[in-house]
Amino acid sequence: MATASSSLTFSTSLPKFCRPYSISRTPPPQVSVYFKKLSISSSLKISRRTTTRASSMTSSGITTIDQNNKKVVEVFDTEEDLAVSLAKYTADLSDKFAKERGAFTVVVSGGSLIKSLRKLVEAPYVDSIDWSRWHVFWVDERVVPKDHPDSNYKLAFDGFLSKVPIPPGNVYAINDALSSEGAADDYETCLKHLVHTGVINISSLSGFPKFDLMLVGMGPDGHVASLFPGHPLLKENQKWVTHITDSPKPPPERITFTFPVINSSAYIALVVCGAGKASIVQTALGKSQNSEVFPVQMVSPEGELKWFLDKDAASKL
Ligand SMILES: O=C1O[C@H](COP(=O)(O)O)[C@@H](O)[C@H](O)[C@H]1O
Repeated sequence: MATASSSLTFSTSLPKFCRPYSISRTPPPQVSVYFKKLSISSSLKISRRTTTRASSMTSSGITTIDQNNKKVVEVFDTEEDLAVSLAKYTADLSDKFAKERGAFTVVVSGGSLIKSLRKLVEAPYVDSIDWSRWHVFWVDERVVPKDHPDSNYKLAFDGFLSKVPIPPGNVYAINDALSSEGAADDYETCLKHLVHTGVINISSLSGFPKFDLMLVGMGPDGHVASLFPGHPLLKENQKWVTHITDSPKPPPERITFTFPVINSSAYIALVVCGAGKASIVQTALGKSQNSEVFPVQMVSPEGELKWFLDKDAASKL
């Protein structure tokens, strides 16, 4: 098992795989997008791509819902507004799943997403959420030691997990002592164990694990998790977790959930901020003529997909 940093200890009550660390403290259908001007933006155009949709003003932006209420796009004036809304969205789902099934399985990415979760560690949510129900997983992880600056675990631990009372045994980090292939296999074994014990649901439609909520970001190249444009792993349809040794974004060795797992989710929040990502957002949601299919366009969950965009990311819509 992995060598943990000095602040981490092992729980020994679980099988040898996925022992958690104790913490000391084909593209989806085109969504109908219907934007009006934001209160502080003069750059957003009204875009009416199709006819069947619902659209309503929110406190800071526009909500657009597709015909099946399965895809929602919300644009916020600021990343601060986005973070406030993301916290409420997550807290509401935490309540729902805690009541319905006594557990809340949450998958996080690395990257800028973690900073956008900051409102969860503040009042009222830090006190009102039943953190004991949370089980936390990573949609992708860099195969580096857990105290390495590139570790998605470290990013989440420093910015989020160390500030909330999630039981240490419910935080499922990768085994960083293994090769990338070994770590992916080990993580998949961990997920299978947790399906067996009823912590993780299984999708009756796909047969893949069905997580309650995935909170994921998108890279400026349109990658999600560690699934990169044009990479053969985009087509993986057997494994739950796979590995990559040639990631175009450093570090090269990573593990990642596959699309069948991502797309079996009950809810996915896709959080995208910044002008550097506006072109991909335009391709995914707007009028772009780009024929290339980016990984983010392959995100199409069984349940609800909600895009959280700041106005810079939405600036080309
Ligand atoms: O390498 C990664 O990048 C993506 C996107 O990161 P961002 O900083 O541009 O938001 C991230 O979602 C993924 O988990 C991470 O491994």
